[in-house]
Amino acid sequence: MIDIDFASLRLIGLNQTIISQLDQPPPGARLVRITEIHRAWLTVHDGHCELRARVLPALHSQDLAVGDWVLSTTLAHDEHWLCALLPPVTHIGRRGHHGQHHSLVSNVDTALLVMGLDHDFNPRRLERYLTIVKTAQVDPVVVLSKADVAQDVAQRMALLRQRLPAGIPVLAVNTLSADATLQLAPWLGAGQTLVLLGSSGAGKSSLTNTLTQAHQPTGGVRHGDHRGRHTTTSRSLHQCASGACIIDTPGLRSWQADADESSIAASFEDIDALAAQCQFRDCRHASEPGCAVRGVIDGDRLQNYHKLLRDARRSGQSPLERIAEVAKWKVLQRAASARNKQKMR
Ligand SMILES: Nc1nc2c(ncn2[C@@H]2O[C@H](COP(=O)(O)OP(=O)(O)OP(=O)(O)O)[C@@H](O)[C@H]2O)c(=O)[nH]1
Ligand SMILES: [Zn+2]
Repeated sequence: MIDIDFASLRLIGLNQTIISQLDQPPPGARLVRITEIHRAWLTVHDGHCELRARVLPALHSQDLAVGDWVLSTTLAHDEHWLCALLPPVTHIGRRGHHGQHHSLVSNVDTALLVMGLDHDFNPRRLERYLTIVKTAQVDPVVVLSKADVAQDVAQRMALLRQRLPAGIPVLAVNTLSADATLQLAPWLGAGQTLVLLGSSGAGKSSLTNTLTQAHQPTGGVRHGDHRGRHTTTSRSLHQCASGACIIDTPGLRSWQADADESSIAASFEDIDALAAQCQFRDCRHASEPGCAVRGVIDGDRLQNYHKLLRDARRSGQSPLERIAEVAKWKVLQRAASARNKQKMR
């Protein structure tokens, strides 16, 4: 067995579920958490400080993410090498332009979806984030930032509450004020891991600073006698005074949910539940008679749902299938515009 300093590791998110995944660790190995990933090396946290580590060939094929728990061994010259990955309990990923999978973060309990109440406000984008997060079985909390300076806070809150399924918490905060910590207290318990997701400028770093303010970071303390130890000012895993830890992520520019059609349907649980009552089993909720969804669900939400389904279908296709689908749409569009022209005459 290996020694586990549970009290220290708990402050970076260790819990019993993770420990139960530990299967015959090699003697001398240490349990650490990935806090940063770079091309040639990673930063891991051992509960006391951050260390620079590299990956042994046995782990090269693994798709590592910030938040993953790994085992590290120390070889000659006090070098830290990662030798095993504990299966993540939750894992958030996304798809790039060409359908390829990118890992975002592992082992998080709550995702704070940060969106500004200014020009950043975009319910469709928020629904895309919700799909990503719910597909990963992570609980979302919608955090609307800049409540102190925005004009129509109450209307926008009401709009989201009416549009999103009940049960998704929606908070309006000033990320620069200590009140934000009180508002988020229910999700900041000891041992919890939160991830911040949202576009650039939404207020993720400001919120991180507010939530971690009172805490003197233990990470990054350089132990003079240990070569290979690494301190950095741009850590992506931060500890809160309450005992929770937060993973900050850079704003994502273009991405798709790493979800297939069925998980998108499941993540729009309000539509999914109503659709069971539609007259036709394959109802598209467009103009079919006996539709239980149309008119009940916000029209823009319904359109966004169909768009996400189309995107998922497309990224699951081979390049040839994609070309065929585009060609089919072009034929249909041409036919539709010919019909319109005919009507105009
Ligand atoms: N008044 C006010 N300003 C805010 C609030 N949240 C963020 N800001 C300001 O908005 C700007 C961007 O905030 P950041 O915290 O850097 O945004 P970010 O999401 O971390 O951006 P990236 O690091 O680029 O992903 C800064 O000037 C903040 O001071 C808020 O709630 N109220
Ligand atoms: Zn329907």
